[in-house]
Amino acid sequence: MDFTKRTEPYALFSEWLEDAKESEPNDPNAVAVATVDADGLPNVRMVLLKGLDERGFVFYTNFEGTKGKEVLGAMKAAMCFHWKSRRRQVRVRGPVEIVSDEEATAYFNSRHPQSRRGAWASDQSRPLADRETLIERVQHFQEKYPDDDNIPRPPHWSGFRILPSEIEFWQDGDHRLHDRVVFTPDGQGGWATQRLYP
Ligand SMILES: Cc1cc2nc3c(=O)[nH]c(=O)nc-3n(C[C@H](O)[C@H](O)[C@H](O)COP(=O)(O)O)c2cc1C
Ligand code: PXP
Repeated sequence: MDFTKRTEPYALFSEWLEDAKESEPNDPNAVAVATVDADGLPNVRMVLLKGLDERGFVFYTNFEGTKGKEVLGAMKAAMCFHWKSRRRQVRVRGPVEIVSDEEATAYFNSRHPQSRRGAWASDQSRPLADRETLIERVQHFQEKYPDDDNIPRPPHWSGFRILPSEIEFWQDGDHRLHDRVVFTPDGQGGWATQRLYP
């Protein structure tokens, strides 16, 4: 079916993500996340989408790093997926909420033990003298939390959920005559859609 005729964005997004899993060499869930700093200067970096339901789009990070502080400062963010193999783009923007402690802990516990220790070891986005310092810090948390099944989630490590005020789907067309459709909440629990010029 022509995606520009769809009336609900999450099923469409899930289908496009499944398509991407078949053709992207790695990280089909990779997505650029844009934030602004206190001066309104934009910032952008990749994360991995780790949660998706009808509330929104979830990623996990250190809340004391640059992106964590910028999201917490504005409580707004935007995302851009680009699946080159499919010639597709999806953009998401909106206010942000912090996932529940239960949700964050459940996701944290699903990560590799060394990634869990790494979350303790990394003062994300802050200056690091040399790689040895990082390795020593990982070793420190290896000794502190030797049991793979008992590594607590750091209090500064959690997830953000973008609650979309807009979700835009883009599919490449011949000679730059692309198809674009943007979904916005209709205020009654459903979605309004609008086709846009490419
Ligand atoms: C494909 C890819 C996925 C990434 N996923 C995450 C992620 O889910 N969470 C995260 O904190 N950093 C992730 N990173 C690292 C970030 O891009 C970034 O370097 C780091 O979070 C620090 O960003 P900040 O200084 O803006 O906070 C990823 C990097 C790449 C290239
Ligand atoms: N945190 C950091 C620092 C990452 O680099 C990544 C992925 O590159 C992630 C979190 C998300 O992936 P995972 O939770 O699978 O490690």
